[in-house]
Amino acid sequence: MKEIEQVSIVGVGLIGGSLGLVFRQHGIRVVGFDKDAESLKRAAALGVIDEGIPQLVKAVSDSDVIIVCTPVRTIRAILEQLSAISLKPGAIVTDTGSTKKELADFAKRLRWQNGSYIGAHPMAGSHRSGVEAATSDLFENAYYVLTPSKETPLSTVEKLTKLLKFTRAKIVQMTADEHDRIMAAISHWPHVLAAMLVNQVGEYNKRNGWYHTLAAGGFRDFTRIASSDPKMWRDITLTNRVPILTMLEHWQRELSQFRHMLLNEQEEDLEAFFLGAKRFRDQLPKRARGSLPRVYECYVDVPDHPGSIGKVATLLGNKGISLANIGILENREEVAGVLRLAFYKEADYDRAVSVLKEHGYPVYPAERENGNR
Ligand SMILES: NC(=O)C1=CN([C@@H]2O[C@H](COP(=O)(O)OP(=O)(O)OC[C@H]3O[C@@H](n4cnc5c(N)ncnc54)[C@H](O)[C@@H]3O)[C@@H](O)[C@H]2O)C=CC1
Ligand SMILES: O=C(O)C(=O)Cc1ccc(O)cc1
Repeated sequence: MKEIEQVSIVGVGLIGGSLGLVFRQHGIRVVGFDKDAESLKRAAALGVIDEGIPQLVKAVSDSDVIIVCTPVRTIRAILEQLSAISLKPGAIVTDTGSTKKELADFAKRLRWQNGSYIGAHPMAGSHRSGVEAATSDLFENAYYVLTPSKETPLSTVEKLTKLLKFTRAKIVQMTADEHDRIMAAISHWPHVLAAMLVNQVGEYNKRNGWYHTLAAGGFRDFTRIASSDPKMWRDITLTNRVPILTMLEHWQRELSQFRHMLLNEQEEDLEAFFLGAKRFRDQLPKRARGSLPRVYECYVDVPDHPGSIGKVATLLGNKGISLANIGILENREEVAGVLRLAFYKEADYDRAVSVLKEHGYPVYPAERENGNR
């Protein structure tokens, strides 16, 4: 008999759905629960779960591992409910929440009937949400952080690690405290900054529409994450307040230093400031996968008339080539129309390029760090 025969996913959205796909591919039965009946139906229809059960108790009581994948502040309430249920002996309860310390403290105070809790966070995702965005390779090569407490039995960590290895993520461990401090710096604060900048430009745009029209390149790269789910980010910031406030204070110091350099036209200091940032940025590990999903991108010139995008999408769809994204590139005035196509799989990218070329479309690879070779 297999050690893990059944997994329950509570909250079958982007992350829960992606985990469901992975486990099903490895012959593990996946039961889903979601407060939204429609999401549960769609998850079953998409083959993300084997069965959707609309009662929490029934959905979890026969499972070896229960993974709570709802928004962070909802995880608390669900852990509380799970702690009162007579789970399968030895069952492991884990979650995918982006913040860990508050949950760890909360879970410690609960009186678990049976089963043990261990916090975890897959460091992969996207600004998209919902089960339709789920993919089985979302976690490949990303970090999956486990935050066991001192009381977590080693056997629990080992059993969960064994299961999560199916995601092909790199499983690492740290304390919930350390996790939240690091996430504040590399994930939560950047989301706040992106949202602030977009809101600032949005205000200017109310008086002058050129801001919107010309916003491309660096602005789009820097602010992509501002398109993430607002409720999710409300919960993340509220559950990691102290480390985020620390970031804010440090940032205020950075801002006043920069202000000083600029006001005083300190050429050399300004250059050193940008050089320091460039050096650190250039040394970041090139992500095969990470918190940004890997995409293979290319540009396609298309005639500038209605229906051009549809034609390209249909052409690829008819060949069974899956697109991750398709969009019009603005501010490329030298060409009639340019589409940016993104693919999650290299094989889809390669096939798309040759199909499009066969049909006479000029195609250019996008030289992007986040994917293309
Ligand atoms: N989106 C991302 O890139 C990442 C998200 N996370 C974390 O994973 C969790 C899930 O995020 P996503 O999958 O992106 O969200 P999502 O919005 O795609 O899915 C959440 C699902 O939970 C369901 N849900 C909400 N409240 C519920 C409740 N009380 N009971 C049962 N189901 C409920 C929703 O109906 C939805 O189907 C969050 O805690 C998030 O912080 C972690 C890593 C990456
Ligand atoms: O889209 C992105 O770049 C993200 O930042 C995705 C993400 C969101 C939340 C997490 O806890 C981890 C990763």
